[in-house]
Amino acid sequence: MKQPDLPDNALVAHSLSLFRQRAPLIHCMTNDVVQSFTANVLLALHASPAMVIDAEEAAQFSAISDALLINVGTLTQPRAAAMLAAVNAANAASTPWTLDPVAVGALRLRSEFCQQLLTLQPAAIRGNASEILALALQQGGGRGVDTQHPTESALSAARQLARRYATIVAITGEVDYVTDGERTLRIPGGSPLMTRVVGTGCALSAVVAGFAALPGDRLLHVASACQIISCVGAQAAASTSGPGSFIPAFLDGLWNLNEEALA
Ligand SMILES: Nc1ncnc2c1ncn2[C@@H]1O[C@H](COP(=O)(O)OP(=O)(O)O)[C@@H](O)[C@H]1O
Ligand SMILES: Cc1ncsc1CCOP(=O)(O)O
Ligand SMILES: [Mg+2]
Repeated sequence: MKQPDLPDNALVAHSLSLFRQRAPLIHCMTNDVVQSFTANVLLALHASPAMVIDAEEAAQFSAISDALLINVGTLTQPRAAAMLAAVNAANAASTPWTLDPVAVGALRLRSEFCQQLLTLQPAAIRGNASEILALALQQGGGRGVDTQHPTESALSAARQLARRYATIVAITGEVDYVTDGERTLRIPGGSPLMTRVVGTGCALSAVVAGFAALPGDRLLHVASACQIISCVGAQAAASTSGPGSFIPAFLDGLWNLNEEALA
C-alpha cells in the first residue's frame, strides 16, 4: 500500500474558496452538547447551519439542503427514526450526507443504528480511531466519546469501510487520515487542547458534511476540511492559555482564514 500523501495546500485553498462561495446550507442533526458550537463553526466559515429535528420537517429540510449531518452523540429511538427519515429524503434528493458515529461500539442502540446507516450510502464518515475501528469490526469502542486508539491503528479498518460502502472515511486524532479505500491523505497538525474542548470533532464532522457536498474530488474536499480545522486549531492553541480562550480564538481563526494562514 502506497504511503499516505499530504494534501496540496493550493488545492486545500481552492476547496475553501469554493466552500465560501457556495456558502452551503447544512442540515445538522447532531447531539445536544454541541449544537451552538457547531453552528458557530459553520457560520465562521460562511456556511448556513440549520438544526431541524422533527421527523417530518427533517425529511422536508434534508431534501432542500446542500448537505446533511447525522451525529449520534445523544441518540434516542425517536431521534433515530427522524434521522432515518432525513437520510432517506436526502438520498432521494441526491443531498450528500455525512455520519459522525459518536461513541459507537459499546452501546447497542447507536451501534445497530450506525450499521443500518452504513447501508444507506453516506458520502463521508468522520470519527476518532476507536469509533472507526468499532464501526468496521462491529466490536470494541472508545472511552465514552473519546478515543483509546492512535489513528494509525484504524487505518486499515478505515480503508476497508471506505471500500465496502463506497464512501470517504476520515479518522481524526493526533494525525488525521482521509481515505477512499485506495488513496489516503495524511494531515498532521491540530493540538491536544482540541480534545479538551467539547465538540471539536462534532463540529469538524459538520464541516466535512459541507465539504463533501462540493463538486469535484470528494476525497480532497474532505481532507481539506480536516486540514483547515487542524491548522486553525493549532494556531488557536498556540495563541491561548487553555480551553476557555481557545474557543473564541478558534472561531476568529476560521473567520480570518486565508491562503497565507493555511500555508
Ligand atoms: N492529540 C492531538 N493532537 C493534535 N490534534 C488533535 C489531537 N487529538 C485530536 N486532534 C484534532 O482535534 C479535532 C477533533 O478530533 P478528535 O478529537 O479525533 O474527534 P472526537 O472529538 O470526535 O474524538 C481534529 O481536528 C483532530 O485533528
Ligand atoms: C460529551 C458528549 N456526550 C455525548 S455527545 C458528546 C459530545 C462529543 O463531542 P466530540 O466528539 O466532538 O468530542
Ligand atoms: Mg466525536
